[in-house]
Amino acid sequence: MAIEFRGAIKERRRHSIGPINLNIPRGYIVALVGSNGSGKSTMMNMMLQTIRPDQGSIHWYGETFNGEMPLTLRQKIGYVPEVSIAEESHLTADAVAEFRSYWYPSWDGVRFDELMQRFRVPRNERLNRMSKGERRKFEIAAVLAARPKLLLLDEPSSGLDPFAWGDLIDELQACMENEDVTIVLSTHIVDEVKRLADYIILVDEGRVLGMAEKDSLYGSWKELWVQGDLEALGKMPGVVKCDPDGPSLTRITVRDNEHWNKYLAASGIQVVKSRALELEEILRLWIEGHKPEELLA
Ligand SMILES: Nc1ncnc2c1ncn2[C@@H]1O[C@H](COP(=O)(O)OP(=O)(O)OP(=O)(O)O)[C@@H](O)[C@H]1O
Repeated sequence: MAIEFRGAIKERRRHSIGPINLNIPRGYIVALVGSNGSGKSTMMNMMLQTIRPDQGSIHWYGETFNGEMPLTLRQKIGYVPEVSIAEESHLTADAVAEFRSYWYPSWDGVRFDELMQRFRVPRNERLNRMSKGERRKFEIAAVLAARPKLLLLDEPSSGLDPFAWGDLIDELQACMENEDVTIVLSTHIVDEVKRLADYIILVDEGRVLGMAEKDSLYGSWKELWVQGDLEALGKMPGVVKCDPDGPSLTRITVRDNEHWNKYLAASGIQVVKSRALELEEILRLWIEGHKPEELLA
């Protein structure tokens, strides 16, 4: 495992975050998804040890630390915060890169140059004079140039134009090709989850609802438009929504397993059309309490 949360709780004024029990596997991309204020950044900061849990513990590659994590481990962690660090704002991109090249032994100057060029970021501009998107692109180039083993990205695409967003996706996918890299990213962008994530962790109001393999979620729910005996429909197993849709049709949302097919056939209910639910609809159902069948945590 890259990171394990064991009963971690952080008290906050409005609600506590946790208890969190999670095993984040090494070598995968894990997306933290949830509504505003649900606790994603807090979890990210716990992974970076800039926030300590009030209860429970966090383990990095099997080890936990009462004090500061060792420098050698910290140097393997790359972090792009949701809000850029103010202390670096008056420096140019090149000056920050030079500082980071001392701090990170694995700093790769050639990669930094390539990424700055690809993202078209002005190198001699002070960070506080860059546009929001330029600064974000610089942060991403700098974090990737340090060649981290654990990459924590808090809403990395915030402010990026669609072309830079595409470049970011390509770069993150390239990171995973031949290296022992784990990426945890928090995001509100469903397309980002679709394109990148191997696993999804869903958080709601400080509670971790679980972790699921992304591919196992696809096709887990269906929407069906049916005609026939409404009474039988009410007794059908696995139905979570059932609404009239026009004079003769009923629209139902049902877990996509072998049961609904058999039940409908036996009850003489006719399926007029059907579709698989989209990822965002599946996540919404999960938040409403309809968990995926294959939960990992
Ligand atoms: N420094 C802080 N001190 C006290 N409470 C905080 C602090 N930072 C965040 N919180 C509270 O903790 C909760 C979780 O916030 P957090 O920033 O982790 O959410 P988030 O899921 O990242 O939200 P968003 O999607 O809006 O970025 C919120 O209720 C927030 O008000």
